Amino acid sequence: MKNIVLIGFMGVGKGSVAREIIKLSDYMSVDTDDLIESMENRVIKKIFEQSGEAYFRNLEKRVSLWLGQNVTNTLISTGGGFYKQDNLKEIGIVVFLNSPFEKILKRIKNHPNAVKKLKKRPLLKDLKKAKELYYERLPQYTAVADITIDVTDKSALDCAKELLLKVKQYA
Ligand SMILES: Nc1ncnc2c1ncn2[C@@H]1O[C@H](COP(=O)(O)OP(=O)(O)O)[C@@H](O)[C@H]1O
Ligand SMILES: O=C(O)C1=C[C@@H](OP(=O)(O)O)[C@@H](O)[C@H](O)C1
Repeated sequence: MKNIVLIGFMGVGKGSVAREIIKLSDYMSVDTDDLIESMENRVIKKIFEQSGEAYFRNLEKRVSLWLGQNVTNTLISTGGGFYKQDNLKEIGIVVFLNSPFEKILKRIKNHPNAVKKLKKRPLLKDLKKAKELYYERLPQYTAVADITIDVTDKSALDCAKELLLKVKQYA
């Protein structure tokens, strides 16, 4: 099985869809943010605060090279900026999860742990800037993706089912 690389804006549901996919398939899953946090023994928010965004992006680069060289049969969920890695397409089939900015925000805000969910994402601190970032990235996500899935008003389980059907043609 080729790897699947899930990309998309912060909070669109990459982690949630990944958790449904592993229930429905033989894929194992890893998350690039989780790998970075364990490499550093610090959460993303602290890495941004203490070492800056450029340092974080460098860690993403190391992770992308490692994934490309060592990982197979795996579903890889990524941080919202990971799609910029040069070797993305070499890692696996790239699947873009998309939804309008307002819908993504609404989902995060509806969560019982909303304050915590917003706080752990440094680039969501300023919502005006986050919106600009969304519109800057949208065409780039689309351009790099092999498959796009609109996740608006769908459960993570339904998104996972749709994804597995669509990746079949790339297997
Ligand atoms: N399909 C969905 N329907 C409703 N809420 C969802 C869905 N997918 C994710 N969420 C909620 O949206 C928030 C962000 O999801 P998450 O999987 O952490 O996103 P990402 O990994 O892309 O940052 C969480 O609060 C999660 O419970
Ligand atoms: O969009 C981004 O540049 C980022 C998204 C975050 O991941 P999620 O998409 O899982 O929130 C995390 O990697 C970091 O805060 C930077």
